[in-house]
Amino acid sequence: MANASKQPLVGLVGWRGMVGSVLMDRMQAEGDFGLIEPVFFSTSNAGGKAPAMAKNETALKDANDIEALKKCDIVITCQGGDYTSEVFPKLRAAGWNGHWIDAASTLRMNDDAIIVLDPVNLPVIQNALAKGGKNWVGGNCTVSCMLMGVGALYKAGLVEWMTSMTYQAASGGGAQHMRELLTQFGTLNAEVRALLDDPKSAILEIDRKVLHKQQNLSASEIANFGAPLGGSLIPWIDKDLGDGMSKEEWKGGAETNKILGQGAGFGTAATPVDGFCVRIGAMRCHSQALTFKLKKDVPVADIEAMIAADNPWAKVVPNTREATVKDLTPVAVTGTMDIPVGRIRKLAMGPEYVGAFTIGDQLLWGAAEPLRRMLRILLEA
Ligand SMILES: NC(=O)C1=CN([C@@H]2O[C@H](COP(=O)(O)OP(=O)(O)OC[C@H]3O[C@@H](n4cnc5c(N)ncnc54)[C@H](OP(=O)(O)O)[C@@H]3O)[C@@H](O)[C@H]2O)C=CC1
Ligand SMILES: N[C@@H](CC(=O)OP(=O)(O)O)C(=O)O
Repeated sequence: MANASKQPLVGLVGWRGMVGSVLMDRMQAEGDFGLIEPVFFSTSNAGGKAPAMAKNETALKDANDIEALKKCDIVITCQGGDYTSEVFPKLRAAGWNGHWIDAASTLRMNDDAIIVLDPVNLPVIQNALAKGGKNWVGGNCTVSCMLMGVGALYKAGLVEWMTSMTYQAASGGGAQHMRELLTQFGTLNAEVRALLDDPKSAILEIDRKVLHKQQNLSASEIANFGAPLGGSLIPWIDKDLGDGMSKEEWKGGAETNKILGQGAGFGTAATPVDGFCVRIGAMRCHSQALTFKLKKDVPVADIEAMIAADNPWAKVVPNTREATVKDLTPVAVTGTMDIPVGRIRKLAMGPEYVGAFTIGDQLLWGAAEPLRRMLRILLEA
């Protein structure tokens, strides 16, 4: 960055939330704090003690103080969409010309915002930087994890269309959703514990009691998801767009195309991407079953080689039962930067139809990592 003598002032908002905490961990692990002068902001505790990574500014600043934010060369926020809607326009209106890096979806589809996922769209980012771009937004977690896994096929221009069927973790809704899921599991277990302890008890009796409990959970036990999730699933994520599509499903097409720099949505340059988004009882990994219609018949070995060579994090899992059960589960992937892609095989519909299954930690590649990598791109520009 231009500021040669001093380290760039980087404002951090939302750093103690779930996404923000993962971002802080990754920034520490990668030595990012050695390259910046961090300023920690809070919406609830201005004047409180900043975390240990603080250098000169050891007290928390008010995250709604436009004058304090204006001093920053870069602001990174994981505070959420309401904060962005409230503060970002005021900051720009006050003449701030710094870089805004955001985890929230609010600005994503704006013409002057780039969805950042540099292992997939570095040329799009660099092009925007050269034109004076200042607004950088992390993509939807499902889309980012999918493109980290199978972006190679898009880059090669092979995809005629893709459909994704997702299995999305509780963490996508936030910390309270994770707690609610675990509370439901506990409630269900408690309901039948005595029967479980008795090896002679009838399984259909256990099943009946569990179902009765699921159907009669209290309002507070389903306050976040709006329906039982433990031992069940919910095939709707995010808003109802009123045309039969959920907003999460809309993001699949719109954001995939915008990230790839081929128009946002369903225009002529766009690749059709559509499917169903489903909440399941995983903790923080989003999984997806993908079906591709390729533009030509490409051997499975070539597809595997392209995916494996695309970026250091995409890992091909051999399409065997043993490898799949070991390496292609949310439990195996959580907390790692790996994006395994497995179950790659030709489908019965014809040689251009390919199936794959991929998983990613939605708090790492799905949220925090693209933001910190964008910070590094700016620091190195
Ligand atoms: N959850 C997800 O999977 C994804 C979320 N995002 C985006 O990131 C935003 C933040 O999400 P998320 O991190 O889940 O939100 P959190 O609710 O975990 O954190 C948001 C803010 O809440 C405040 N807060 C209040 N009580 C607590 C507490 N007990 N512990 C920690 N923070 C608390 C903090 O602000 P303060 O310190 O100022 O009080 C914090 O920065 C979302 O709104 C969304 O826009 C993007 C991709 C994925
Ligand atoms: N909607 C995602 C999480 C998320 O925050 O998405 P977005 O960043 O697009 O709002 C989920 O519930 O799994």
